Amino acid sequence: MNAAVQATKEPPTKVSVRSLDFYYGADRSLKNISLPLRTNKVTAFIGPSGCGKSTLLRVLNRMYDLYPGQRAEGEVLLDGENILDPAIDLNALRSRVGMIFQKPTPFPMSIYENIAFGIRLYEKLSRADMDARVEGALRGAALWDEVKDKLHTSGLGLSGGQQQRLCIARSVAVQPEVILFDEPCSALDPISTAKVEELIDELTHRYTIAIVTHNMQQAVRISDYTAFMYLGELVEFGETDDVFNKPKEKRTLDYITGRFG
Ligand SMILES: Nc1ncnc2c1ncn2[C@@H]1O[C@H](COP(=O)(O)OP(=O)(O)OP(=O)(O)O)[C@@H](O)[C@H]1O
Repeated sequence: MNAAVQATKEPPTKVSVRSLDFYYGADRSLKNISLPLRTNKVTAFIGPSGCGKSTLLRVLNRMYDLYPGQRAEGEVLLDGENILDPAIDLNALRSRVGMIFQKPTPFPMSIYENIAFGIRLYEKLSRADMDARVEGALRGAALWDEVKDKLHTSGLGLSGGQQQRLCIARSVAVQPEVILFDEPCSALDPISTAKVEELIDELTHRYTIAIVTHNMQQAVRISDYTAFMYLGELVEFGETDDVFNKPKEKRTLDYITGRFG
């Protein structure tokens, strides 16, 4: 299809997963997955436990590389460049593709340092520039007003929901292009969940987002596109409204209506 015609139909693609297989040792946990992550859109990965959602997310910033015996085959193109290429600079990749985990994981250091630490890995900033960047990241994560008077106290002293927003601030601070969320609200109460969801909605103006969630309502509320996975395969991918209101596959219908999973 002519690129100009395509552009009028769909937003551009930031990440293109092509024929991806993933192995834990000899076990193939992802089978021939192909899907796009559209630029500045939220894509939700849903499916029953063990279907490969987290595995797929962990491929998108080569997180699996930290573990021996795990390997991916196929292509994952970030702005057209294959990030599965062994020659790729992993530090640079992870500064472009940030990740937020299920449990908040602040470092055992001050709120300020939680953010400054990551920035220092990539850039040398003056004190004033660092202060501004830390403030900007905390504002970007809707946390500034709650912590501005205690920046030098421990990040571990914050509530679970605040800690999760601190982790989001830490990710945003290094100015990524893509942010991956692995069930970011599963350890949070409903009010903190609502704040994180609002934040994801805000972040989508600037970042391309992928989120793993078990919560169907959450997928409907916050995502533009949904990928339904089952037993390591991608069963259905499309606009979230379509996947939830008129799924093409019976397995998708059964899952979203609670008949299995
Ligand atoms: N470290 C590992 N070593 C071996 N197999 C693994 C490992 N992590 C995951 N798997 C297997 O890979 C498959 C996909 O797991 P994954 O965690 O990606 O699923 P998921 O859809 O995210 O599940 P959940 O919703 O329960 O988090 C499962 O069969 C799982 O047992």
